[in-house]
Amino acid sequence: MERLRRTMMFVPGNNPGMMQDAFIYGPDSIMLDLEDSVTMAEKDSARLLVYNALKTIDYGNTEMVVRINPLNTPYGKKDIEAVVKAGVDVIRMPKTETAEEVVEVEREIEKVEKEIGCLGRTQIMAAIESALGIVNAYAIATASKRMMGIALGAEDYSANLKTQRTPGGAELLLARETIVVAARAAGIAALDTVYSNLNDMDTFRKEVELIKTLGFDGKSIINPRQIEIVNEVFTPSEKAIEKSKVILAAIKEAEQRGSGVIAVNGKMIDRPVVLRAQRTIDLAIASGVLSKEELS
Ligand SMILES: CC(=O)SCCNC(=O)CCNC(=O)[C@H](O)C(C)(C)COP(=O)(O)OP(=O)(O)OC[C@H]1O[C@@H](n2cnc3c(N)ncnc32)[C@H](O)[C@@H]1OP(=O)(O)O
Ligand SMILES: O=C([O-])CC(=O)C(=O)O
Ligand SMILES: [Mg+2]
Repeated sequence: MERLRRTMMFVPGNNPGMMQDAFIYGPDSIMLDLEDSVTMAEKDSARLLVYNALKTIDYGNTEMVVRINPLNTPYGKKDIEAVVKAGVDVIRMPKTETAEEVVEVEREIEKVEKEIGCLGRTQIMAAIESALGIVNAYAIATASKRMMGIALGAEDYSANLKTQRTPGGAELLLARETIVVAARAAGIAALDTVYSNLNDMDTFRKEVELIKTLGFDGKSIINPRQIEIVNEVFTPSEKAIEKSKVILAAIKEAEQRGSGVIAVNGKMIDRPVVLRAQRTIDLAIASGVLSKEELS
């Protein structure tokens, strides 16, 4: 079953206290950051802190991601070497604009993996944060077999677009839809960007509802207080689960009778409806609100 990625929580790589406690809040993925939350002066010490955190803190089954600095900075290569050696699950590339950048990162990862004997272990995800990146989204999404997802970085993206973020997010619509379509075409995950106003949880919830409707798997977040809202929006309701169960049971019975199309309560049930029902059930099981036993 697909891994749940409703919440991918940024944790500044220069903050040992937050790195120690991040796991307690229960995000689906933890993203230790070496890029924009760390000043130039702290890049080397943060890299060492992140290395030690990955090596020594028990993060259980939480997916561990590190956002590295780009390879065209003095830090990128060193970041890759340190985090691959520490056994990170996923390297998140910031400000990705071309497929070639992904290939370069893959090459660096491979060098380190060969050296320590774990070829193929590290996955890559790319954050797209510019107009050029959006234009190249599908090429980026398919640039490496290690690619597990693409994400929007809307703070940098809206600056690059010469606009600013608004509560309704009209300025991000094309980028969001492009990312979801590219990710789905490539068969990988789509993650939405951060929302940074922690005093406006209502707008945050509306944004989460919007990105769920657009098809995203989840959202990058900056604070543990955002987790519950994302989980509430992404976890299927009891009503949706019951409806999906009825649909799956009805289609199973119809198939046994040799028919592919049936009606439940007067509504046609065909393959897309069944696929959506199955996705609801998978999400419910992954979210822990439904057990496999309850299905049989
Ligand atoms: C555009 C970009 O690139 S965004 C990505 C880079 N930015 C980041 O990584 C920022 C991550 N977030 C943060 O640093 C913080 O959430 C801030 C600075 C925004 C707000 O911090 P606070 O004012 O302390 O938030 P708040 O009062 O809600 O914190 C509650 C608790 O959660 C902890 N916490 C807050 N954010 C995080 C986090 N991202 N990870 C882990 N723990 C966190 C706090 O340390 C605090 O713990 P305590 O109760 O033990 O003291
Ligand atoms: O990737 C993110 O959501 C955060 C980020 O860097 C941006 O918005 O520029
Ligand atoms: Mg950014």
